[in-house]
Amino acid sequence: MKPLLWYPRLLVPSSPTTHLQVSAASSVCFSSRRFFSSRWVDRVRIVVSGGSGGPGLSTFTRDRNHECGAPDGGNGGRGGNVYIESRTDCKSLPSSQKKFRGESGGTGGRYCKDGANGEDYIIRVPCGTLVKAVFESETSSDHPSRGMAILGDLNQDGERILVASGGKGGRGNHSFHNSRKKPIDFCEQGFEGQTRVIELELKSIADVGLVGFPNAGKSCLLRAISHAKPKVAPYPFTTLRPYLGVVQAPGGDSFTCADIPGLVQGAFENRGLGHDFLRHIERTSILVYVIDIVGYDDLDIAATFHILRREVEMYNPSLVRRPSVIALNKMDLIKTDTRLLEMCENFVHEMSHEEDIPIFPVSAQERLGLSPLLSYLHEMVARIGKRHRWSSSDVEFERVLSHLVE
Ligand SMILES: Nc1nc2c(ncn2[C@@H]2O[C@H](COP(=O)(O)OP(=O)(O)OP(=O)(O)O)[C@@H](O)[C@H]2O)c(=O)[nH]1
Ligand SMILES: [Mg+2]
Repeated sequence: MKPLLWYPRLLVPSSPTTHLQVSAASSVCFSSRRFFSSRWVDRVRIVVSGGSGGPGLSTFTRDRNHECGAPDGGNGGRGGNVYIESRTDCKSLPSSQKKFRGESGGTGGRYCKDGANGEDYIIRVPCGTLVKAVFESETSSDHPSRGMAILGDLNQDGERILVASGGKGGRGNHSFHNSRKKPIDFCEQGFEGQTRVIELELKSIADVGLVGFPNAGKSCLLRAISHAKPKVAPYPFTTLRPYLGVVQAPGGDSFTCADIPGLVQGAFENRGLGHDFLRHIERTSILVYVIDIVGYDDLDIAATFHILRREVEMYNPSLVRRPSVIALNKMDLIKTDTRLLEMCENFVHEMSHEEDIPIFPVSAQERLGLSPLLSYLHEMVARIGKRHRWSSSDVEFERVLSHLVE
């Protein structure tokens, strides 16, 4: 990868923490690999049902002397439970299958043998998944409203919670036998398993989120730094849902980066798909403001950045206090339009007086200037620690807190 020498005048870190921008960074080699499949989802509702209990059996012992002896029908087996288990090797919530059911218990057997228990069903989810039960509230029978209860927060590899119990097996006629009564020719059917609607939510969608107006080159940047393949096209709103990629650093470290759909002005008022897009930004630890150096919609670089920040701030003021960087994208265009370089320099100069936010000049298309950006992000991710994952409840708390402070 070429170093940044092709636009030397722009190597201006605005933060004291950005010292590693150019020096060591160009020697750092990042590789990446395909990570999430194209059907990646961050929130999903599923229906889980425990397996039905197996039916009991009604039979009688037979021998030479008795055609119909004592009752010996066994009980049915228990239905399988449904569990949700977090696994580090699982990268995505279930997206295609919506119903999960434990296996039904087996029928009771002769000679008082119980039927086999049904197999449990284990739904594997990534670590950092919040599991909620959706239920109908009973406040008004005419208009039942839906509520949610958190069942668990799965963070460790192998952690498991029971979300639907299997039904009990029916009793065979042996269980009803009583020496004082005459033999009973009766047995129970198995009981139905528990059925629930469950919502699974990935608490943090990524370590780093790419934020920007449409066409800024976010998807192009994600393609350049990972093996994720979001569509890149010269028209706005190419990306309509988040894409994730993994950027891998030497030493086995890696961090996840999300390409988020482009924001529109007024997104904080829920214009366009505003809140839906901003919701994704909320759950990343570091924000990268991707700015097209040509500007957006007749706005210059500074105005583009300030409007973008305002959108984010108006939605949730605490977001602008999160670690952020600016990626000035499409720097290759300065080769044909030198006026752009001047504009970038003015912006960097202006920002050095205003805000303490590092600025990285890059060209996602030509893959230039990416190492310093990635080095910096890697260091930030390591510093923040992967332990802090933003969940909806964290975000809500932060939002309330920021409104109280103001
Ligand atoms: N010259 C140049 N063009 C770029 C660069 N990065 C992206 N582009 C072009 O800009 C256009 C938009 O790129 P995308 O990556 O789709 O932009 P986006 O920000 O993901 O857009 P939305 O998904 O609509 O939000 C495409 O035609 C890209 O080829 C760059 O570094 N230099
Ligand atoms: Mg895109």
